[in-house]
Parts: sequence; structure tokens; C-alpha cells
Amino acid sequence: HAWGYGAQDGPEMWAESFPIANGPRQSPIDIVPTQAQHDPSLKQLKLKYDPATAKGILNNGHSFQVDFTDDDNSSTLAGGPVTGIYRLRQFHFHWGSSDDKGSEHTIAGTKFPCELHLVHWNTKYPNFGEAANKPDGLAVVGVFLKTGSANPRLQKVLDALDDIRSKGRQTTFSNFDPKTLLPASLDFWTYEGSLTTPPLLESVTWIVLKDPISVSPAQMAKFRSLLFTSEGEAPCCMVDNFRPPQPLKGRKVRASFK
Ligand SMILES: Cc1c(Cl)c([N+](=O)[O-])nn1CC(=O)Nc1ccc(S(N)(=O)=O)cc1
Ligand SMILES: [Zn+2]
Repeated sequence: HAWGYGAQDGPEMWAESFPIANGPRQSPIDIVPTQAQHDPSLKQLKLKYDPATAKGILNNGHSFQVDFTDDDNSSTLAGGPVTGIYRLRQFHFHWGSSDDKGSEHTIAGTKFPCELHLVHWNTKYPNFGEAANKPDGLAVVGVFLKTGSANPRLQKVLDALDDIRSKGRQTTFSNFDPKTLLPASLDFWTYEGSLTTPPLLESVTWIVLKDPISVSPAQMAKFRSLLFTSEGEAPCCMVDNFRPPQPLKGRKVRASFK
């Protein structure tokens, strides 16, 4: 099932191979703050990350991801809208070819140049693969990146991109605490959704942080230096790797804040 973000294999074509693309709980969505309901029963988000669990960084041909060892509860998410403990598996980004687009979620139609996803799986299941197709299997924290001053916390990730320019390239990436990539406030919106790329599994509790972190235009250029293509193929810049917002289909979006 070769899929991508081009005219021939992009989001408008995904339903041909992945009919769930037109399902009832697809992601991303446009978040309309005035229509989100404050839910005082939502707990505080509890994120505990051990930098020693960072393992490697990989160009998977759709984005790049930093993978974490997930064989114990060293790096976990709990609280917020979820029950139980979810383990951090990886984080990755989505971004645009220019600073006026790139995020997957939007806020009242506003697009950000980039969006970070921290992917966690429910430890009530034996592993990520088992969790990935359960309705409460995954929890993804989304963080918007807004153009402004350079973000020093991103630099270690961006400096590693030179070694993984082409699809399939990977290198070690250790001693990194993803908590350093989060904004000061953990206020969030939450809703029931899906993976935003094939296989588009409807197994994600989305936790989208209200506040963005900063990224400079020069740092955004670094993201855009990656390639969708493998070495030896005609190079195609890795940009616009975002799915547009999908129909809400009656879902409620809750806010953890007033
Ligand atoms: C589906 C699956 C399984 Cl099962 C495994 N596995 O190793 O067992 N790996 N993958 C791939 C995967 O994780 N995709 C994924 C897609 C979108 C997102 S996003 N943007 O955050 O919604 C997060 C992840
Ligand atoms: Zn993602």
C-alpha cells in the first residue's frame, strides 16, 4: 500500500486503499475553541520521560521519528483524559513547504508551520502493535510550532537530520528528554480520533496542547532539507507531509481549561 502526500498518492486518494479514511473518528480536525466544552473532571496531564529511553532517529519516508525503548514504564503518559498508563513509543513532526501551513490540527482555521506528535500506547495491551487497533489503544500529544525566535531545544534533533536526509536512513539518538519540547502550560483540548496517516486506525485519544512552542524560519528550513526519497532516486523534498482536517461527525472536543 504505497501512499504519500503527492497528487497521485496523497490524502485525497487514501480512501481507495484505506476505506477507514471516511470513518466516523478520523484525524486531524479543526479545533474551534468557542465550541470546545470545558470539562472540570479532566485530570492534569502527567508526563514522565526518561532521556535514557531515547534510542534512534529515522527517516521513514513520510516524516522523521525519534524512537524510544518501550519495554518498561520509564517514559509514560497518564492522567488527562486517559485511564491507566501509556508508554512513549516515538515522536515525529508534520510541516509545510512554507510557514503558512504544515500543521495537521488547526485552531479555528489557523494553520501552524509545524506540529509535533508524541505517540504513546496503552499498557493494558502487550505491545504497540496490539494497542494500535484498539479504540483506547493510543494517546498522541500534539504540540503546535509557531514561527518566531529559534528554539534551542529543537537544535539537537535538527542537527541529527544531516545523517538521515534520505528515506530509510537512521542513526543513534540518545540522552534526549522530549519534555524539553513542551510549552510551559499543559492546557489541552482532547477528542477521540485516529492515526493521521495510513493505516488511519481509529485508536487515538488526541491531546492537543493549547500553547505552541517556537521555531525559527531557519530551523523550519532544516526540516525541509529532508527527502521523501531514498538515495539513488530523484530527490523529492520532504514538505507538506500533513493531512488536512477531517469531518467532526458529531464528536465533542473537550477543554482542560476555562
Ligand atoms: C500502525 C503501526 C503499527 Cl501497528 C506499528 N508497529 O510497529 O506495530 N507501526 N505502525 C506505524 C505507526 O505507528 N504509524 C503512525 C501513523 C500516524 C501517527 S500520528 N500522525 O501521530 O497520528 C502515528 C503513528
Ligand atoms: Zn503525526
